Amino acid sequence: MARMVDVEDMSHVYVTDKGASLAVAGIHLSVEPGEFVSLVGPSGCGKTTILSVIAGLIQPTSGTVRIRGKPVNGPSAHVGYMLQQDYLFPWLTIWENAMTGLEIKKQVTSGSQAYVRQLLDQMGLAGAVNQYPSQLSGGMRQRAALVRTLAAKPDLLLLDEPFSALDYQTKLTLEDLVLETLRSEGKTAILVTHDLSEAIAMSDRVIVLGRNPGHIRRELHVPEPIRRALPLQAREEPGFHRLFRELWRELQETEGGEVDAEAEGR
Ligand SMILES: Nc1ncnc2c1ncn2[C@@H]1O[C@H](COP(=O)(O)OP(=O)(O)OP(=O)(O)O)[C@@H](O)[C@H]1O
Repeated sequence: MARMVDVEDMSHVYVTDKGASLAVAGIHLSVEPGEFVSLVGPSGCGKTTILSVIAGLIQPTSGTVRIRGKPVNGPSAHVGYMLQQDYLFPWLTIWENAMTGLEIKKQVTSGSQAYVRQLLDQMGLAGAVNQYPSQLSGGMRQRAALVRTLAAKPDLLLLDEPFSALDYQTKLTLEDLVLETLRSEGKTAILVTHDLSEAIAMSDRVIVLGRNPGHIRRELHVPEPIRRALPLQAREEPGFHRLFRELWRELQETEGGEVDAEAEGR
């Protein structure tokens, strides 16, 4: 079976009126179907740039990017993108928001409606379908945004700090819920996060980036008991804190390693 994501020797240069700047260089990244991979690193090391290139939102300056063996030429229905902000339409109900992608693609069928209903149920939103985003908490809105992303049945999910605007308790609850859903659906995911504890608890593999220009410094495989558990439980597993410290040290060594300081020692 083809790899889900194959990035080979990719670099990206941003050109602005102030000149050209090399954001990332020499990026090699492969992700297998069903794998959950996190990208961590100091601010400006190119995490969002890498996700945007994989999503087909920006073209790499050099190198190749393939999804399921096919070169990426632009945004694809096989790839879902979820951001820190939920971007729900305030004038639509949660149900209407969840259905927008399918409406635009004219894929509203009784089957797709049933699938969205099942996802809303799984995300604990069955009672909120007729409510508007402003009537919901931040965590509920992020869950609704995830349902909308999953409704299109993407094979690959790109998650750019989707939990960072939430309070700590909501974030922990949502991590479990999201990972459980993605696992049951057999999805592949790449998560960008500043929270090392979240990266370890959610992932099969954590990729540490450095900057100037953005490059991959190291890759850590999360061992079996931690990897199998859901995030809340994973934090209790032996070996979790050792891995945390290893990642922390790695990031401290990167120039200006700014990581979520409150995450230290969790
Ligand atoms: N649209 C753009 N135009 C010019 N430069 C950009 C643009 N987007 C990002 N950059 C630059 O590219 C580099 C990588 O940025 P990117 O946003 O990918 O990093 P990041 O690791 O996601 O950062 P953060 O953790 O702060 O979100 C940075 O130096 C940034 O200033």
